Amino acid sequence: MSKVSLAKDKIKILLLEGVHQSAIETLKRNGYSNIDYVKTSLPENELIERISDAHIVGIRSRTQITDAVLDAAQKLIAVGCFCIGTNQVDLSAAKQRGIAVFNAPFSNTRSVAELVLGEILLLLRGIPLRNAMAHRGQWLKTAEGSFEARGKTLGIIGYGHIGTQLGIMAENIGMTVQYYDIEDKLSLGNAQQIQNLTQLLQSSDVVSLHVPETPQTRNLIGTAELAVMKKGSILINASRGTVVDIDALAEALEDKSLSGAAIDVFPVEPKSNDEEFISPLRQFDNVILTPHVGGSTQEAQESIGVEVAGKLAKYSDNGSSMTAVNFPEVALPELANRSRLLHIHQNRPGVLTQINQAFAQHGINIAAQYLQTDESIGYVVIDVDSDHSEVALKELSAVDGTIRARILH
Ligand SMILES: NC(=O)C1=CN([C@@H]2O[C@H](COP(=O)(O)OP(=O)(O)OC[C@H]3O[C@@H](n4cnc5c(N)ncnc54)[C@H](O)[C@@H]3O)[C@@H](O)[C@H]2O)C=CC1
Ligand SMILES: O=C(O)CCC(=O)C(=O)O
Repeated sequence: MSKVSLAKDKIKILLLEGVHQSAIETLKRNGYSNIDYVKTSLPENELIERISDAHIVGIRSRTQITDAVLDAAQKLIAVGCFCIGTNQVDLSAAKQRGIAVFNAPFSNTRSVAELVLGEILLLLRGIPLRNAMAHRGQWLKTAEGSFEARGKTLGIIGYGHIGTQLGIMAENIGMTVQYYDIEDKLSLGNAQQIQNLTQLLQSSDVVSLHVPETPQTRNLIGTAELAVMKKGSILINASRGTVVDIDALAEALEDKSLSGAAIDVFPVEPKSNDEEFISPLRQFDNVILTPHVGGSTQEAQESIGVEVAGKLAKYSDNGSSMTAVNFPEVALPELANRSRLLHIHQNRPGVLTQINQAFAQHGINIAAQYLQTDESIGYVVIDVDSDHSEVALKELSAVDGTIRARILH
């Protein structure tokens, strides 16, 4: 990668998965015009080719930014995830290469909560089954297996941005809300935190999952958990496909211990809209299957486009890494009449001392210095007089443990 930032029109931005046009507009408004826009995700071999000259890449949840992809992305400075989840990016491999990763932590949360609320109402009434039958010319006019949401208990697993909004909306239609979270949380409305997952599963009419993908949430709901759920209850998963053991769920639907489910995310999802969706759940009329569209509304996508593109432009413009998910967060003022240098290094004792000593030896006056570290890397931003920038860069590049050093401007 270049050690001196390029003119903005030379900074190549690869945007994948049809991110909203608002991202392009935001980047252009900030002076970035060299944008390669692709409507789909790319298979690894093609991605490796396309990313090799990109400085910034924007993705959604399908694109896998693996160690191998990062190896090929020698010019890359930042990844923008135009979504909440960042599990599709090897975050620590990116960090070790000095690549900052950004996301949009809130913008689509309302959309997910609204979809789930709708699914709760439809599933409690048995509408998916009646709908499927009507499409086949069958008429199932009966109140059997059809219930109001009022008075039913919703168990939310993962009481974060989505879980809390869902809880509030569910209470507004008369549901009792309880939740399980590994953290102690502030309960909104009349929601009650339950300390034990089994207890929540045993006492909920509807269970909805809103946890991130982590090693701990893999198969969080499997055979044993499904077995303790209330007979005839409903399971909803709009979090990540790894959280539910789909074969175990298919068995629970087969033996009718659950009355229905709504699943938006799958262990393996088609890479494009042209690929067939394969799942053992396709056979069940009482299951709502959606193609990972929980956050796919115009409102959410437009606002995600503005938010993530804005963060990428800011990082590229002035080095601000605020809200990066894998990187020390440094908030920076605008810079006038000086040069700004960025230095990303292994977090080991003495790095800053080395930098300051080297600068002192060369009579480089540090106008401002900003440092943040995490357990493995440090990110220091240094403003110096412009006529010292080249020598400062040389000194920074020679510091032990340097991952990246460059002149921003
Ligand atoms: N279907 C879709 O299109 C979308 C799916 N998502 C997924 O939804 C997930 C949740 O989103 P937010 O509510 O915004 O995240 P959040 O980070 O605000 O909340 C997640 C909550 O889960 C809790 N948690 C973590 N591990 C847990 C565990 N093992 N057991 C119980 N609780 C646990 C956390 O403490 C936190 O309170 C995202 O990570 C993403 O994977 C997000 C947006 C759209
Ligand atoms: O919109 C997408 O591609 C994925 C949405 C999602 O799952 C997320 O925001 O984590």
